[in-house]
Parts: sequence; C-alpha cells; structure tokens
Amino acid sequence: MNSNLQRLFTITQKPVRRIIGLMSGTSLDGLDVALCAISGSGMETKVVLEQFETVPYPLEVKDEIRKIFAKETIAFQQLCLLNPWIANHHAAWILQCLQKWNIAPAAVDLIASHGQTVYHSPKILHQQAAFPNATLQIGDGDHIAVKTGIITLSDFRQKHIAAGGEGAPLALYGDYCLFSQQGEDRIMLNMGGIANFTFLPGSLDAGKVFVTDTGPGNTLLDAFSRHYFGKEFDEDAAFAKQGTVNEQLLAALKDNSFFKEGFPRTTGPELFNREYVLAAQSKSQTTGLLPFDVMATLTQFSADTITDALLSVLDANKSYAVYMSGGGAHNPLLVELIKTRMPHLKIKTTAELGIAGDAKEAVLFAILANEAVMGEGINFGKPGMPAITMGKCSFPA
Ligand SMILES: Nc1ncnc2c1ncn2[C@@H]1O[C@H](COP(=O)(O)OP(=O)(O)OP(=O)(O)O)[C@@H](O)[C@H]1O
Ligand SMILES: CC(=O)N[C@H]1[C@@H]2OC[C@@H](O2)[C@@H](O)[C@@H]1O[C@H](C)C(=O)O
Repeated sequence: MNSNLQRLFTITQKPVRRIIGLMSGTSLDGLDVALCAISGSGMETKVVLEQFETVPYPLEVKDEIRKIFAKETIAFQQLCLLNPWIANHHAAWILQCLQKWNIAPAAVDLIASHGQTVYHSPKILHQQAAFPNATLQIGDGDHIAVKTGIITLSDFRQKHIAAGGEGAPLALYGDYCLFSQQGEDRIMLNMGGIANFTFLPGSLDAGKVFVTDTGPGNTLLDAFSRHYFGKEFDEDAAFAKQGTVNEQLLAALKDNSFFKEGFPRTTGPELFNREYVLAAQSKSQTTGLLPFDVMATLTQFSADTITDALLSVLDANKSYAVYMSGGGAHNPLLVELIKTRMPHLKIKTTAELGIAGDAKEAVLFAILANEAVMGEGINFGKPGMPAITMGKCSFPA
C-alpha cells in the first residue's frame, strides 16, 4: 500500500483524532484555527476544543483578496497568484499557532481547510439556466499539506454542488452531529458576514433538519463602517446606536427576489454589497441619509431578515432554544433587535454548549474532515442537503 494511504488508514484506526479546523469567512477578518480532539463519527461524534485562535488578516492580505473578492470582473493573474499565496499564509499561521501551543505538527492528524471564498454564485444569483450552482474557495490544500507536513482535506463545497446542493451552508452536517439534543428543538444561528441557521429537531429526526442562509449578517455593516468611518467594523454597534432606522430605505433593502426564494437558499457579498445599498437608497430617495441612520437601518435590515426567515419556518406554538455564534453575536444592537422580534425564544450562545461562538465554524470544518475519513454521509432526505461526505485529500509527500 502507498505510504500515504497507510498513514491515512492509521488515522482512521485511532480512537481520538487531532484535527485542525480552519475557517476564513466572508468578513476577511482573519483565519480561525481550531485544534480539536475528535472521537467517533456521525451522531456519536465527540469534540474537545483544545486550542483556538483567530489570526487576524494583515491589511496587505485583505487588500490583495479584495482585488478579486466577490467581483464579477477581475485580473485573472491575481486569482492565479492568490491560490498558492493564501495557502502559504494559512500554512505559516498554522505552524505559528502550533509553536505557540507547544504542539508538534506530527501530533496533528489532519487539517480541514475551508479556503478563502472569493466568489459564490448559486443559480438564484447568476440566473443562467445553462450553468450549475457554483462557488470558488482558494488557498489550495496541496500547498498547506506540503508546507505543514500534515494531511490536509480541503475544498469541501464542490462535492456538495456536484450532489445537488448550492455548496453552502455546510454547517448542518456538523451542527447535527455535535449539537442535536433529544427533547430540545434547537436553532444554531451563525451571524458572520452572511447569516445562516440550522434547525435541529429535539426528535433527532435527520429528515426534519433544516438549514439556510438568511441574508446579510455583518457584511453591509462592515462595508459602510469602512466607507463612512474608515473602521473595519461597527464595534459594539457604536455607530448604528447613534442613528435612527429609516423605514423607506429599510423597505427598499428588503425588496429583492432573494427573500422570496425557497429554502435552502445561499448568498454572499456578490449580492449584498455597497452597490446593493446605494441602489436601495436611490430607489427610496434616501441618498442624503446621515451615516449613523444608514448604519441603524442596515442593522435593522440584518435583524429583520434573520428573524423573518426564522419565524417563517418555526411553529409559533412551540418553544425553541436559539444558540448564536459568529461575530454578529458580539454586536449588542443586532442581538437586541433579534430578541425584540422573537421574545418567545430562548436566546443563548454556543459557548453554553462548550464551543465558543467565534470558534464554531472552524470546529464544524474539523467535523467535516472527520466525517470524510470516518463517516458514511448523513441522510437528511432533502434537496439541497445531500447525504455525502466532503473534502479533497492532499498528502504532504
Ligand atoms: N464587538 C463587535 N461589535 C460588532 N460587530 C462585531 C464585533 N466583533 C465582531 N463583529 C463582527 O463580526 C465580523 C466577523 O464575524 P465572523 O468572523 O463570524 O465572520 P466570517 O466567518 O468572516 O463570515 P461568514 O460566516 O459569513 O463566512 C466582523 O467583521 C464584525 O462585523
Ligand atoms: C460560499 C461561502 O463561503 N459561504 C459561507 C458564508 O458564510 C456564512 C454563509 O455564507 C454560509 O453559507 C457559508 O459558510 C458556512 C460555514 C456554511 O457553509 O455553513
């Protein structure tokens, strides 16, 4: 047997696998690195989050990614150059984290690398009948494997598309394995650049599990914080709290076919960007609105579209526990607005389930890698949520 396959086989025989989950999302705030000790698979999965760190993207890295990020027209060379360049950065940051944690690379079994999404284009966005759902994550796994010496699983989203999904959200696989709880109907609400949620039935019935993106989380807030105030994000909603919601602009923001699509639906900054807001301002004749009022309205827009999506699928007579994660869970105004619109739901954070909200998505990719080597593919029995395992394998040698 090829020694790489032998090494992989040995990993599958271990009672506990050490897997590094990596997530660098649409906010471009940094690389989340989660060192997980994982046993079992599927519903028997157990995770201990041994270490976690967000390595902030240096400005230079953000600037290089923004040259192509979510843009319809780009310099092709830039895309080509960034593919290994991002991977090399990610590999270097993993090695730095391991050194800081005093853990040898040889003590890590696998890396699960999400990569950097540079374009996400489901059919509902590109609307070209002849073309499939499409998404592109770069930072190739081969470079990470060779630079770290650790077997790397990457590019998880392509198989999801091949099997009938939109390539996202993938959160439901890990959410179902890790956070399902007999007797409690749960909502796992992640508010990153884009917001999404997974419904986990207290019956544990995979056929009732449900996932979707809801629309913007922080992406518009970040874009306008940068535009108006030169700040990467609206820390603690300091800007939005000083403004007043403009109802005309809010209505224009909500007037988009994305919000009428069936679930599951996915999106990204390809749709929800500065131009989207400027078009809504022009339509609602609010171009002269003060920056604080725009920030307040955008925060309300995120809160309303998150709660609209939730309320449209939840049974008004049942009680649910909502577990928040992602950077938006740190935005006090966003959280307050969500609570106000859903006073009957118990709103908590995933920290109460043992996984800090900032680490959750990186942990979920570690679970996907564990499923790739140990799992059988969970059958959710729904279009857009295929029963597959995902991830391509890169060997260091
Ligand atoms: N204290 C805070 N106040 C307000 N917003 C915050 C705070 N801390 C973080 N955020 C927001 O969270 C964002 C980062 O969130 P996160 O890392 O979950 O996004 P992401 O993983 O890049 O996105 P996605 O999940 O869509 O891929 C920041 O860009 C910022 O908008
Ligand atoms: C294409 C892409 O990178 N999508 C991300 C993004 O960030 C949040 C939301 O949009 C979600 O659909 C997805 O990430 C999470 C981890 C997911 O797949 O579940």
